[in-house]
Amino acid sequence: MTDEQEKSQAEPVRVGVLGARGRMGVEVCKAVDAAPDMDLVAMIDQGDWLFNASDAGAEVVVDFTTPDVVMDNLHWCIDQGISAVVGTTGFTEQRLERVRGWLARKPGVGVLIAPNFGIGAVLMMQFAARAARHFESVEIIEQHHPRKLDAPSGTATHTARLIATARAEAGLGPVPDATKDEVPGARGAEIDGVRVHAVRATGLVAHQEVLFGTTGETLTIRHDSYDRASFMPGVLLAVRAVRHRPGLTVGLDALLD
Ligand SMILES: NC(=O)C1=CN([C@@H]2O[C@H](COP(=O)(O)OP(=O)(O)OC[C@H]3O[C@@H](n4cnc5c(N)ncnc54)[C@H](OP(=O)(O)O)[C@@H]3O)[C@@H](O)[C@H]2O)C=CC1
Ligand SMILES: O=C(O)C1=N[C@H](C(=O)O)C[C@H](O)C1
Repeated sequence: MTDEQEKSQAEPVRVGVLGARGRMGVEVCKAVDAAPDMDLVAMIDQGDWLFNASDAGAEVVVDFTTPDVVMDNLHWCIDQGISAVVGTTGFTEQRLERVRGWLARKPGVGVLIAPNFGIGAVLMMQFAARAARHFESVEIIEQHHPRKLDAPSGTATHTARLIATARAEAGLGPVPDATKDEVPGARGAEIDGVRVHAVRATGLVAHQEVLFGTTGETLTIRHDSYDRASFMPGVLLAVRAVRHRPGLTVGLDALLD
């Protein structure tokens, strides 16, 4: 362990939260505030000055804002030398490449972007990737609260990509589907060859089913977040780790091994 790592283990991590008045931001502020090894030094929302975070000496910023603003936030954090934990959705491969480019100029800075910080959700995605090679059919059904701005969810998009990669590696062809899509959207959206259906209903928080099928059997892998508290152990784990992982980490998987 380096001197810097020893020092940082002894002193609380100084954390700023972006999107602090949002559904996730409020939970993150509570969780950071309650963590004995963290100090909540900045709570920033729409209209607030980002420099409040650097002025307060934030070492790690947690971003749960919107896909429209997250790239500017992240660029600013990296420029300031502040590591970042990002839960905001909307990260395409092109966006990740831009982040890698910014980080290349700031070698000490770490950024961790995860489509889902729920430990159960991470496992659900891993199990789905593992099952994918054994089933010719697969569809994803994600279900969320009706105030969610984006569809399909970041988790569903990420799961579809993982499944597509596993299918390609196993040499599986396209998912069989003879249906005529007479009403546009009836068969959901197609992401990397995987159908994704987005449900929105009051009472839901964040849920996903991955339905696999082959001759004579189906397998359903399901995860439910009933409360945003479910994301907090993953967020805190990432906050603790991110300064010691320079460069870009995508997903929580590497931290759970
Ligand atoms: N990775 C994960 O595990 C999870 C990811 N998410 C994702 O996190 C994001 C936020 O979700 P949620 O909390 O439900 O959304 P909310 O809309 O409740 O929160 C977003 C907050 O960000 C604020 N905001 C907007 N622009 C800025 C800005 N430039 N700087 C600082 N704050 C800003 C918003 O303010 P205003 O309302 O005034 O615009 C709002 O308070 C979404 O992309 C969601 O999909 C959600 C749950 C888990
Ligand atoms: O907006 C949400 O609520 C959630 N967003 C993330 C996503 O889009 O996958 C994670 C989780 O599903 C909750």
